[in-house]
Amino acid sequence: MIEVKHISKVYTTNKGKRVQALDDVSFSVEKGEIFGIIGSSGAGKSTILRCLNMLEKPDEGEVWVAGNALTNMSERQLQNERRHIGMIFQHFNLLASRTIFENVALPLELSQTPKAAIKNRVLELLELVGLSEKATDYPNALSGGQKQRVAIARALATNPSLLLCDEATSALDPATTKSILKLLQTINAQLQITIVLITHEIHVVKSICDRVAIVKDGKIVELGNREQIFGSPKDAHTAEFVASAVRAELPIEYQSKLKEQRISNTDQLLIRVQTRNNADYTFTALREQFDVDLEVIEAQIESIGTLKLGSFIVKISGSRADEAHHFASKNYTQTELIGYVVGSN
Ligand SMILES: Nc1ncnc2c1ncn2[C@@H]1O[C@H](COP(=O)(O)OP(=O)(O)OP(=O)(O)O)[C@@H](O)[C@H]1O
Repeated sequence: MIEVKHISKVYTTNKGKRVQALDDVSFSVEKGEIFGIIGSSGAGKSTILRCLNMLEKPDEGEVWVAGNALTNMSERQLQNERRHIGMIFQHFNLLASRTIFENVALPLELSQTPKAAIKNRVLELLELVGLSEKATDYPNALSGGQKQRVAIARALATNPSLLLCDEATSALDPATTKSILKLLQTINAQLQITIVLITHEIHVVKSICDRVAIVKDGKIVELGNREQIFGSPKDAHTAEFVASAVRAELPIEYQSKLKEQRISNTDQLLIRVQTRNNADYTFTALREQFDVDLEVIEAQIESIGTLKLGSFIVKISGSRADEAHHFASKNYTQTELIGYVVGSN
């Protein structure tokens, strides 16, 4: 469906400074996939996404969508091509002076669709996104999640085969984010629309993406299916994102008691341990090998496809607690010292 071949892009700022936004980026997206591009702020995500519909033209390289080389097209050809590529944005970009119906109808009006056909299509789309009741309302009467639903309906109006999502849930609360992601999944499954989304939120990728590219400093540092990325991240930057997806937080009652250094031999050690698939083995081994008492005081477990990721905060007491920690940090997926608390004896 999409082939991006060796694209690079340099911007020049107002002050004449060169910024290499993309540096030899290549990837492909299969038809029907939900493909996620994740990276920190300034990594180059938006530039990649905007190159997929030529809102931004790469300086070098090629972009192919559905068998067409967009990089070789004239502006007129591109305008035509963009009708098959829908796009939604973080801040929805609805027209405040148009009703919900009129917002969704806009792309159809622009493509000279007859009035009766516009009406049928808009009503169908509003039903798909669950907003039939709101047709005559104006955008300012809608919540953020409802506005994004309108934007999705508008993006689908011309029956695109590809939907580009630019931080589509970044302005929404967690529950609304969930419902919008669910809607994108439904659209992908029911209408067989390929989806490419960019995000800085690992939770978005975790929930719906089939494959993921991790971008840093204008380069793809890792690309793989969701299980590979979460189960065995190869790049340190990817591992950081993955760790942030599943993270047990220190319970509040421990926060005020926490010390950075061990003061007494009886102090107990608090560590955070990330695990994949078999948490029990991890802790049994520690107990047996170092004869320590070990208590899990907080846990978070997430399923990602067939993979189970865990994050545990573990309290270790006993004379060999530091040795147990040392062993864990050498042998386990990821271990982090949180600090010490006063022990009971
Ligand atoms: N029009 C522009 N002029 C100059 N520099 C730009 C321009 N657009 C983007 N950049 C720079 O290019 C780099 C990549 O920007 P881009 O917006 O693609 O990153 P991003 O990963 O989408 O970041 P964010 O999540 O903050 O939007 C950044 O250093 C940015 O400052």
